[in-house]
Amino acid sequence: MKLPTLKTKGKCCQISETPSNGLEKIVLVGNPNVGKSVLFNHFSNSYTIVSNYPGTTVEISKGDGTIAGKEYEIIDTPGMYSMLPITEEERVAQKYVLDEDAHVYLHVVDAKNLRRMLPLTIQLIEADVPLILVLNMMDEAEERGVEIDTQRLAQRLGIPVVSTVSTTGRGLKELEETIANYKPTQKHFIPNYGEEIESAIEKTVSSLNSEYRVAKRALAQLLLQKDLIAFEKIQRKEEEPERIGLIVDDSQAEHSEPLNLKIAIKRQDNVNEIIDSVMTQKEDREKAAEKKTHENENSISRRIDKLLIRPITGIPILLLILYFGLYKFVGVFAAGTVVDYLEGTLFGEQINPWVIANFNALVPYPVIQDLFVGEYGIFTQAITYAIALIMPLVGAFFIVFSIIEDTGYLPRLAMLIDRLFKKIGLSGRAVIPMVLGFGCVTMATMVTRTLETKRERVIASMLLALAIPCSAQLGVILGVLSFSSKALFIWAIVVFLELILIGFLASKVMSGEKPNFFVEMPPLRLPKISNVAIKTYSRMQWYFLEVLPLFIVASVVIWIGRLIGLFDIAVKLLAYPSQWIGLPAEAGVMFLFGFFRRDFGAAGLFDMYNAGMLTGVNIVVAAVTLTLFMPCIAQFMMTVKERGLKTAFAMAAFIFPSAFGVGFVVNYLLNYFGVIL
Ligand SMILES: Nc1nc2c(ncn2[C@@H]2O[C@H](COP(=O)(O)OP(=O)(O)OP(=O)(O)O)[C@@H](O)[C@H]2O)c(=O)[nH]1
Ligand SMILES: [Mg+2]
Repeated sequence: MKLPTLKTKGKCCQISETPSNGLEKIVLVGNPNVGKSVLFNHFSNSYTIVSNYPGTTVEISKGDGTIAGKEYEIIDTPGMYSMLPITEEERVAQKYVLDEDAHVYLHVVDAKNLRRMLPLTIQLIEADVPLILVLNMMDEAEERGVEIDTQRLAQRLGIPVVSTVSTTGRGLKELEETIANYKPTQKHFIPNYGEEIESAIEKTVSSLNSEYRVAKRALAQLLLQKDLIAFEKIQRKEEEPERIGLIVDDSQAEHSEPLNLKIAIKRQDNVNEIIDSVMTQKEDREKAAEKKTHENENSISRRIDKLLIRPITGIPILLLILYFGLYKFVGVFAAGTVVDYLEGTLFGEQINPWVIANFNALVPYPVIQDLFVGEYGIFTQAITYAIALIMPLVGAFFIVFSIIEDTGYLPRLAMLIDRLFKKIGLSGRAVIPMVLGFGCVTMATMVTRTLETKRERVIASMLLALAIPCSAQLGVILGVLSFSSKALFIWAIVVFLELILIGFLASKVMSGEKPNFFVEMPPLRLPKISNVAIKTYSRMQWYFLEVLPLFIVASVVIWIGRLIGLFDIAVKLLAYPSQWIGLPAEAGVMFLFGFFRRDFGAAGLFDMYNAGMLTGVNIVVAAVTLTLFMPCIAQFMMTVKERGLKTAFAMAAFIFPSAFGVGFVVNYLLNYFGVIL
């Protein structure tokens, strides 16, 4: 067998090397969207985002927490479907199981889908990690008439089992006690994979000479399924990977089906047998009536699902959500009413004049005055933009976004646009990172690791950098363009067409596997106000901490640039492409801001628009050009981290000229057809 080589260019699979604080660890693992992060937030002093779609968590989160009087380090991992990972974030979780020493692992499962979740429990048991099974979402299981004999299940598996409803706190006391009193037991369930596979496992186990943290039986299964990390592990221990490779090849040769499929089927047989002995569906009359009500509910939610997924109804619904959620709430209400008041009245007429007057009186040096309260000053520009302009827009956007996330709409949207996405080299799976991009493109670039193929990851990162405006920028642009629905429409169509065109070309140019698409449909849930509030708050805080320093740095850089004359040169140089796309020379400043962050540039656009320096056509052209810029320095760094330096620079080299190119074409066409906005 040709030994697989592990490419670790992206930092996906590295566990952060933060020195451990010496506390015993509790690690949450399990399928995506089962409530791991809700439990993490309950147990630890940190917060991580909770949403109703699979793949919310893509990185390890850590926090400390006290359980039954003892302090532990609590660790949340990204969801994984099996110990044999497919996507990068699953790999992050797999590494954590293979490498960490923990007091206990909590395998969190969705109780209503136990049959699908238990195979991972069995794999964890076989890996011999200290384990507690948490049957979460018991409320939804009960609603569906599912009854689970937890005691019997615990007996069968040989590990503690606790049932919980993590969102209401039910069962969490018992879970805490179980964690505190946890002692590893010897008598675990051992699945039977049938003679042939068992003998292959045995042969592989006996050829492993070193000691490993996980049981050799589990490692052998990963090797038989040609898992890269497992091979890397044995290579590090100086085993004889070639010999093991031969055993794997021999075992595979004896089977007509791939070994991983065979193993998965056999494991499921074991699970089915256990489930049949511990799970019942309520059947008496009262319960039958209950079930009927539930079926009705089910058929209603199925009908809603169909409405959301079929293009003929799904697209109008999507447009309605965009119209009310984005245009009306973020564009008209937040960017219009709220920003007008904050920037125009509160900061413009009251706070800033007061600060400027007092600062100038206190510090009589024009150079220093310029740095803090001048035209591009730290207070008058950086802080004013961040608080009065960007914050209300980001806040409004995150409220809408958190509500959409919590309902479970995103996986439905993924189904709706899967077909369109296939044309641009992506699958419906990429909908989630692309939609997240409207929140923050930097964060979304990281989420592209949930995509299965490298080709898809590169195309998605590219399109994110190119054509998806983040919340702040979208807010400002919606605010500027809401003067005319025609202008907004032209902007949206141009950006959308550019996205489709570049995606289409990239998918033709880049070779690679075509992605498969399946998505798990979580039930539609009513968003919880508390969750929406805390999510919006934590995202705004995160955002604010990221943009404010950058805006301040930009003010300082511009100040230095003005002192040494570089600023004027840059503005003069940028005046050329600005004029080239029909804008006044002053617009060069806005593009200069745009290099720091697109939203900083968009804020500059907002100011020019308010000052009446631009025509309707100018505004559309400027908005299109800015949208097609690289989003911000943070996003660029993230692309370097996830996709590598070369890819990131190649993207930037393409994006900046193409942004001005498209601006040129739009300006030309609008003038040619004599469009007046
Ligand atoms: N009804 C009900 N909903 C729950 C329960 N636990 C979690 N949820 C909801 O399930 C969804 C997923 O929760 P998360 O904590 O984000 O799930 P996760 O396992 O961290 O998911 P990933 O990060 O995608 O792997 C959210 O909408 C939660 O509010 C529960 O016990 N009952
Ligand atoms: Mg999570």
